Amino acid sequence: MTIENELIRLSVDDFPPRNKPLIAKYLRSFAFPVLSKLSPFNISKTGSYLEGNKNSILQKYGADAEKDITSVLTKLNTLRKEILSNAPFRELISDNVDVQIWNKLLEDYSDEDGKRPTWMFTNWLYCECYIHRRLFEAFETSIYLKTYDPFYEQKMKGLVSCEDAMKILGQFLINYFNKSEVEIKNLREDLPKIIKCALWGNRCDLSQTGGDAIAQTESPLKLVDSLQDLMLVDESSKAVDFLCNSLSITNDDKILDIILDNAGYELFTDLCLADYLVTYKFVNIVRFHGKAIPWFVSDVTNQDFITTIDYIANKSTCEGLKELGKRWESYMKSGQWKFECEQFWTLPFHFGQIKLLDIELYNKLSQSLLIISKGDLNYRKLVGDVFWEPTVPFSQAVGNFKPSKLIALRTLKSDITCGLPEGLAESISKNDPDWLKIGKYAVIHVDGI
Ligand SMILES: O=P(O)(O)OC[C@H]1O[C@](O)(CO)[C@@H](O)[C@@H]1O
Repeated sequence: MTIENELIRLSVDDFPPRNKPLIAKYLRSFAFPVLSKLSPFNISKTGSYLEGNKNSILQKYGADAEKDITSVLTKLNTLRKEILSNAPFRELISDNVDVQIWNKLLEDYSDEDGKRPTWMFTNWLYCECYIHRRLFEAFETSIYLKTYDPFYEQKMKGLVSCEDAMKILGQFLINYFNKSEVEIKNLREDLPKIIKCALWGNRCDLSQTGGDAIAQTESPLKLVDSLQDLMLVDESSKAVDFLCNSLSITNDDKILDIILDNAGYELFTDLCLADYLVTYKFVNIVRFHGKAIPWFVSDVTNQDFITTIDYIANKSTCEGLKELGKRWESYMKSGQWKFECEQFWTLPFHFGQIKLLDIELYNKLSQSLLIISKGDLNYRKLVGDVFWEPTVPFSQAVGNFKPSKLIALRTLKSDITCGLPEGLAESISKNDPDWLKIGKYAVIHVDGI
């Protein structure tokens, strides 16, 4: 029996039970193919990338780094095998500050006899986060490649490959920003478009393609109109009303927190939205929350954030984009924009646990006028990674994560849904069986607004 068949043998040919956190053992849940196919594929691709870049790595770090490359490849291979044979989880072994938390959690998940959990039968959110944490461990336990991000180059390639779309959105914004006066009715009309550009930016996610760039070539603004029918829930008008009302608040500490997702084109659209909101004084301060370690292939790290702004400001081929990038550089310099990467975002917990596990972060988010959560994984974490009945209201699914007003911008790439009108899930799935998994559909949900 091949090891992949071993996972099929252990699986249950059914959908996962409703209103419970996902587990990969259910063959008809998206978690099963992600565990058995996509994750091993992403791990192999990371190894191939490393092998393909051996010469440049040796040039940068010296000949001794070859041993590191070999040891990372062995660790990646081991991880892949562990997944495909449903081996028990092991403790993390690096000296990073988060290791204690991970190992304590593993202890909690183990049974009374100390028997460790396995991939097919454990909370899927934990499993998937553990995969990405182990990927990083392979690097951080080396000598020269401790901080090496094997996805960095692909993330930047993803950004550059979308330059045509970025030019259109960038030029639109620059023309806007250069007008001496903009009327509130124009803001009301255009803000939903900018929000939706950031929403659809979430389609460009390298974790689905093993790091291959997804080029975004169409006009993002036209795309927003043409994709409107694929929006299953669109509460953007509530978000816009709320933001327009905030214009009458004149204090200068109106904070927007954006819980970021992917680097590349998606980050560009997030920065555009933040610039729009700051320029017209909907908010004064923007805190971007990214990841402290490489995460789910394309999530934004500090390095991605800085090099993206630098690329737009200094290396892009269009004057409009450069002008935009210079504005972003000045926001960063003045402290009006901040990049933060709290540890919580790379732990395997859902957002309902922040209050209990990281009260400092919860209190920080409570200072916020508005929180924007981007993407599919953040959405899963928002709603507890629970396989809700699709009609369960979003605000109920979010549970006790209520530090402030919330907007979730998400294209659907996993089978977690909630807040859908009665019968919608059933009717789409009849004509479009993969509707939940390919980033084709989207939702904008709000909570507390
Ligand atoms: O980048 P996003 O939008 O968070 O999408 C990541 C999604 O991709 C997967 O990693 C694989 O499909 C999901 O598990 C995850 O929710």
